[in-house]
Amino acid sequence: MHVVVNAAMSADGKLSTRRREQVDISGADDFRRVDELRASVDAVMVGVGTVLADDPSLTVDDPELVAEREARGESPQPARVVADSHARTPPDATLLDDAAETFVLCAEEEPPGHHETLEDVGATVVVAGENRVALPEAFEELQAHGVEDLMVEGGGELIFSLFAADLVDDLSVYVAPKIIGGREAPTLADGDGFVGDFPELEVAAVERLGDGVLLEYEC
Ligand SMILES: NC(=O)c1ccc[n+]([C@@H]2O[C@H](COP(=O)([O-])OP(=O)(O)OC[C@H]3O[C@@H](n4cnc5c(N)ncnc54)[C@H](O)[C@@H]3O)[C@@H](O)[C@H]2O)c1
Ligand SMILES: Nc1nc(=O)c(N)c(NC[C@H](O)[C@H](O)[C@H](O)COP(=O)(O)O)[nH]1
Repeated sequence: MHVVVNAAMSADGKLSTRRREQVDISGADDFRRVDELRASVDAVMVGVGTVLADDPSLTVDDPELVAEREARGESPQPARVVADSHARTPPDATLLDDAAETFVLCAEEEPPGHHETLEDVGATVVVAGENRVALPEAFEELQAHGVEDLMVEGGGELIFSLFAADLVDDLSVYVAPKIIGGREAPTLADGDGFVGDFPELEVAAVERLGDGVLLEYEC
């Protein structure tokens, strides 16, 4: 499976405010790039922290991009994936609607009945790991469901875990010309953090995009 992490961050590395409110960091040009990237993959993934904060749809907006997917014999929309150890995704979450297939990655330990609740609203529950989703195992299951190209949008907890598991192939980051600040604000990679043996990236491209800069890395 090919995994690309895509995010937008402020010049000081924040993915949103200390209140975890959704804030437009991308400009119009980068939102367009994100829509095109979503249209090019088999599935788009976030952590449940993003679901609870933003209630994202994770769908392709541009009808022409949707039509191009169908012309290629693909589903109109990429699938959606949520890393959600304890099945906290609200049953009425937007990304559980019927716009696209949705996989919810859960751990074995979860409140009884939550898997069924999610399955009742059409989600495919993938169980991997005991207390936290075992990403390598969960990704193998996603591959078995036909996911070969996966885009991960965040947030910082999930992105760190992917690097810690050496599961990231490419990273693209749009850097906006603004400062958000806040010692508690989410950053591109949160979690426990590395204290050595840091993942080394190779700069693949640097380009001006709108008012900001797009950085692309091979991992
Ligand atoms: N600017 C951007 O590009 C962007 C993109 C996505 C999210 N965000 C922002 O990030 C914030 C949410 O990020 P976050 O870090 O709080 O949450 P997150 O979206 O990274 O979700 C983390 C949660 O996912 C679950 N999880 C299950 N298995 C996991 C695993 N193996 N590794 C890690 N997590 C696992 C855990 O419950 C964990 O708390 C929101 O404010 C959102 O707006 C910004
Ligand atoms: N690329 C990007 N730029 C941003 O400025 C921003 N705030 C996000 N945040 C990513 C997160 O996944 C959002 O919640 C969805 O991008 C919401 O958008 P949709 O409803 O999915 O279209 N992502």
